[in-house]
Amino acid sequence: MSVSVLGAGAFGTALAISLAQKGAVTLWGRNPDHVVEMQANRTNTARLPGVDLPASMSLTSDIAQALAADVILLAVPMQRLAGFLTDHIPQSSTANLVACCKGFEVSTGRGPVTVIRDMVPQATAAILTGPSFAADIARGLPTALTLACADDAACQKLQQALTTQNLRLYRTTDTQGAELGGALKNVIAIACGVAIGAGLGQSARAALMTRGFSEMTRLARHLGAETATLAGLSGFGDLVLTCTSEQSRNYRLGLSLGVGNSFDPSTTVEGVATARAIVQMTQASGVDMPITHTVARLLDGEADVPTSMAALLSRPLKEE
Ligand SMILES: NC(=O)c1ccc[n+]([C@@H]2O[C@H](COP(=O)([O-])OP(=O)(O)OC[C@H]3O[C@@H](n4cnc5c(N)ncnc54)[C@H](O)[C@@H]3O)[C@@H](O)[C@H]2O)c1
Ligand SMILES: O=P(O)(O)OC[C@H](O)CO
Repeated sequence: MSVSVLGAGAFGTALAISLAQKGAVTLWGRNPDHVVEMQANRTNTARLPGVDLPASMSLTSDIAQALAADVILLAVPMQRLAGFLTDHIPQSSTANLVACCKGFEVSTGRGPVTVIRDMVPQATAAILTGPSFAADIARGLPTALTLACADDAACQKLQQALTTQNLRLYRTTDTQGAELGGALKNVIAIACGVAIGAGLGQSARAALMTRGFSEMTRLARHLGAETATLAGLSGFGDLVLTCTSEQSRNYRLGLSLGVGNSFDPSTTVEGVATARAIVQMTQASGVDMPITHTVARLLDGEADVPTSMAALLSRPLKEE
């Protein structure tokens, strides 16, 4: 199956590099000048510096050319996904559309698969998510991810098409669980960054990761997702990676908040919007998400770090 990756950011470029091991792959970028520069230099200096683009990767800013593939990977940020589909994918398309973003829309509370299903109802909607830094994938380091698609037969075909020598895909039909894990772990990673940045120590981080996983699972159960999915690569696996590595932008944003430094606002940090989306979603349902709500208040300047930690530590004592 031929593959195109739409979105020439760090993750889209890394996925295209890995997929190019299997044959021709097309990487589409919205900025023609950026595409010309990548074609000339055979590298994506802006988003993934220091990595060569293989010869089997075509680069284009022509969306019609990119959409001719059997499988389309959507590697744009979550808050841009709906607008991207409106602009570029016909509503009647029956394409295989694989979301590669992590998060929930602030405006609607929808995750990536739901957005695809709503906007392109006849397409096969899937999500590729799990623990993976673009730089690792691009360098050929081993990575294992979750591929979720409600149609198991389609999922198996996509799994074959998208697995490479360094990208091992596990499949599930639980798209909601996969969406939730990838989105929620980013918020917990911000909290962990804050804790380390503020000098609260490794024990505090372990507590945040564990109780964070508990609230991720609580919301998943409430929404009818399978908790086993949350315990897999897309949930627990990605939580561990993102909460412990300075390669993560979510974790680094948290570190900056904890230290009291500013953070480049142009960086893609999906956990910021997701924290707000989850607060809106859970205020109505009453699902207890204390760490996520604390992060949202911190991000919105409604609390500082000491007040936030004090609020978390003074919650009523309960069974684990
Ligand atoms: N970078 C990673 O290590 C990594 C790993 C796994 C998942 N992801 C996920 O991948 C998604 C993208 O992240 P990234 O790291 O590639 O971000 P990035 O900031 O490096 O790139 C985002 C890209 O999207 C493009 N874009 C933004 N709006 C667009 C629009 N409306 N139309 C077309 N293109 C548009 C930008 O031009 C940019 O090239 C995020 O949801 C992120 O969570 C990233
Ligand atoms: O840089 P981050 O925080 O967006 O994390 C990248 C990936 O989601 C890690 O799996």
